Amino acid sequence: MNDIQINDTTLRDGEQAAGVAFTVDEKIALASFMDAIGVHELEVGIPAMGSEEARAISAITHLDLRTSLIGWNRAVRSDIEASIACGLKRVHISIPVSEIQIAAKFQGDVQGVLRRLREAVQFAVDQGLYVAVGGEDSSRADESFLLDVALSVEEWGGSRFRFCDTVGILDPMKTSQKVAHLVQHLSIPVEMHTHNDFGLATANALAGLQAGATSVNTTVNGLGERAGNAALEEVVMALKQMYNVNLGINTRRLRELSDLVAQASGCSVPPWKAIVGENAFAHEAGIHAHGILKNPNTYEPFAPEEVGWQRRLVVGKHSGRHLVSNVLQQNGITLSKEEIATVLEGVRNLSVKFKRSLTVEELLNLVPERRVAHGIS
Ligand SMILES: CC(C)(COP(=O)(O)OP(=O)(O)OC[C@H]1O[C@@H](n2cnc3c(N)ncnc32)[C@H](O)[C@@H]1OP(=O)(O)O)[C@@H](O)C(=O)NCCC(=O)NCCS
Ligand SMILES: O=C(O)CC[C@@](O)(CC(=O)O)C(=O)O
Repeated sequence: MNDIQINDTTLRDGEQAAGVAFTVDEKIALASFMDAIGVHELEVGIPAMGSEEARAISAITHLDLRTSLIGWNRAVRSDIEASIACGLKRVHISIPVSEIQIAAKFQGDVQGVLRRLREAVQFAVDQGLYVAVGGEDSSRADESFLLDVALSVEEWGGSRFRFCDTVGILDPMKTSQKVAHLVQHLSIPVEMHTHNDFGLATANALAGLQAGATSVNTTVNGLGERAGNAALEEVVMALKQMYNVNLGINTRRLRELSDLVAQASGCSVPPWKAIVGENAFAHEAGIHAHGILKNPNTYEPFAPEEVGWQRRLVVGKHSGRHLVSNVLQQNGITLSKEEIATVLEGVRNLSVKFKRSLTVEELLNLVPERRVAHGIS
């Protein structure tokens, strides 16, 4: 896998998550942050929406960022004109390619759909724009029709074709087979756009890249329509750690970026979320903590600092004596084996009672001498 480009769509598909609406300032701040950490391309929004959206996109195009900026459009001339008016030099033009979508949206008029696409692509190319095309619902499209559309895009001067698993129904094997078929026949790059309806967005995005796609859509925290998209932090770290592909992105700021998007979207990140979740590098279980204390590689795929986290050892219901003893020692308390066992019993009881792990202070209060010294009964 070489020369892979991230095209992050937090500001377009991410914002399409139900209930999410970024302000102009938030869009500017997120675009600037992603630019600063080295994300290659940003799908900044939908100029045809007008008003606030167009204002935000125009403001971003005036920032003079290093990252490439692309706007999302329907195969409609006025959409593309709106992109140009925002100062965009790159347009993404979307067209439904599956029977179900063409039937519902265009009364099954396949020729009409192709005509719209050709006119839109040729108009955009004539304006001197970089033109990418997305096959909406590619994963459910007839494969030979999909290839015909993509080859036509290439012939009309399009520079990239997006394979969309719009409703997230593929698995990595099927993704690989479908994307390899496209890549084999196209000279223009293929871009992956995967949704997470079955929790496979990141896996499918990676499968597409392995099959020869060279661009991939992501969103921070996996934010997006319904169950979301392939998460930026997951794709970047999987490429780095599993495939030794370094994209030149400053991964140490991924957690910070995740926080920014959580705040701006109002969608908090679950603690177990891969890479950026609060528990991604937290260890409570006795056997795990025992291993971690000897060598962090026993239960961590990579060092937390690589993504801006710090390891946390947490005392709770599942902890064992090695962890308890370690935390106590860090606080200047050394107990016998029997005393640790008693403290551990207290830890388990309190954790169940509080339904959470304990603070260090709560742990220290379980030490008998300390209870006496502090007058706690
Ligand atoms: C794009 C937008 C401004 C259009 O608004 P609208 O004119 O009020 O129309 P609606 O959203 O109700 O309906 C969509 C229209 O676009 C058409 N359309 C859908 N996809 C299309 C495509 N890829 N190319 C051309 N036309 C398309 C539909 O057929 C329908 O057309 P009609 O009004 O002639 O029936 C509005 O939907 C919007 O703000 N969307 C932003 C978010 C979004 O929908 N993203 C989805 C990405 S798939
Ligand atoms: O860019 C495209 O061509 C389509 C992208 C899209 O996000 C559209 C959507 O449902 O919002 C998808 O998943 O198909």
